[in-house]
This record gives sequence, C-alpha cells and structure tokens, in this order.
Amino acid sequence: MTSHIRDVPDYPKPGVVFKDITPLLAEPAAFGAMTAEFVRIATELGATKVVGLEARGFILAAPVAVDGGFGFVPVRKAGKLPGEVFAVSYQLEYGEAVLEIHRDSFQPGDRVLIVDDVLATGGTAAAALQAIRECGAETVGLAVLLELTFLDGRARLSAEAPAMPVHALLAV
Ligand SMILES: O=P(O)(O)OC[C@H]1O[C@H](OP(=O)(O)OP(=O)(O)O)[C@H](O)[C@@H]1O
Ligand SMILES: Nc1ncnc2[nH]cnc12
Repeated sequence: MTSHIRDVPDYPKPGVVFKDITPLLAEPAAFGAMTAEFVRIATELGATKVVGLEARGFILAAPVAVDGGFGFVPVRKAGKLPGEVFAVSYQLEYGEAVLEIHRDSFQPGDRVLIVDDVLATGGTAAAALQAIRECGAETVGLAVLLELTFLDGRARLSAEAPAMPVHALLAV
C-alpha cells in the first residue's frame, strides 16, 4: 500500500509534506485490502459504529461500515450537519477547524471505531474523541491508514484516552 501514497512537498503550506492517498483510492486491490484490514480491526474491537472524519475519513470509513455491518456516523466540519450538534474546535498539522457531530448519533451500548486516513499531530482525532464522548458513547479504538510518527499524535491521544488502541496500517 505504501507505494500508492504520494508525497507532495510544501502542500498546503511550505514545510509540510502532504501524503496524498488518491493513487491508492484509484487502485481497487489496494483500496480493498485496506478496507478488509479496517474491518478486521473493527470486528476484533467489537465495534458497533464506525465514525468517519470529513473528508478523507469518509472515503475510508464508509466501505468499512458496509462490508463489516457497522453503522456509519459522520463527523463533519462546522455548519454541515442539519440536526442538533456537539462542536469541538481543534488544531491540526497545517491549520485549525471545528468538528461537529449529531447529538443523537449513538444508542446506549454503542462501541465506536474512528477511521481516518492520516494521524499527524492527533489534533483531529482528539477532537473527534471529545465529540463522541459528549454524545455519551464509548470509543474503542482509532484506525488510520498512515501514521506520521515524528508528529507524535499517539502522545496527544494518550493524554486524551490513555487506554485506547491506536492502529496504523502504515507508519513513516
Ligand atoms: O493529526 P492531525 O494533525 O489532526 O491531522 C490529521 C488530519 O488532517 C487531515 O484532515 P484535513 O482537515 O486536512 O481534511 P480533509 O480530509 O478534508 O482533507 C487528515 O485527513 C486527518 O483528518
Ligand atoms: N502531512 C499530511 N499529509 C496528509 N494529510 C495530513 N493531515 C495532517 N497532516 C497531513
């Protein structure tokens, strides 16, 4: 799968090396292998719902939900969800934003796996964790395609949720 991720230097800001997953998405065998691995992780963790983080996380999480038989819940950037929301502001590697989730996204007993493409500083995933927690649901894990270890997102997440498993299919 590594060979299907393209480095784009100085995007979206000077000094950032952007990890572009579009070549992987264009390759059905690689996309399918990644999805199968996420389904295996979700099943092992006993997940009932898969949360996808807008926008690239949607692309990865939706087939996991369908193939694995889990409910899909979107976490969106501010102002896009029509119902009552919880909102969390956060910083990421190259900017800042606000995430929102519908307040009624979960039922009692739901076990949530967050799926995203990249774990960088961990700011986005930590914000998603907070939003899911505000809904009263339990997050049983985070699964990402690629972890940028030098940005130490795991430390950011362990401050937020010390025991939560973090699965990265690839790491650089
Ligand atoms: O660990 P962090 O430093 O928080 O960075 C990781 C996040 O950054 C990217 O999202 P982005 O907001 O660029 O959204 P996109 O999926 O809409 O491109 C990526 O998809 C992760 O969600
Ligand atoms: N370097 C990077 N490449 C792709 N997505 C990212 N999200 C945060 N940092 C990123």
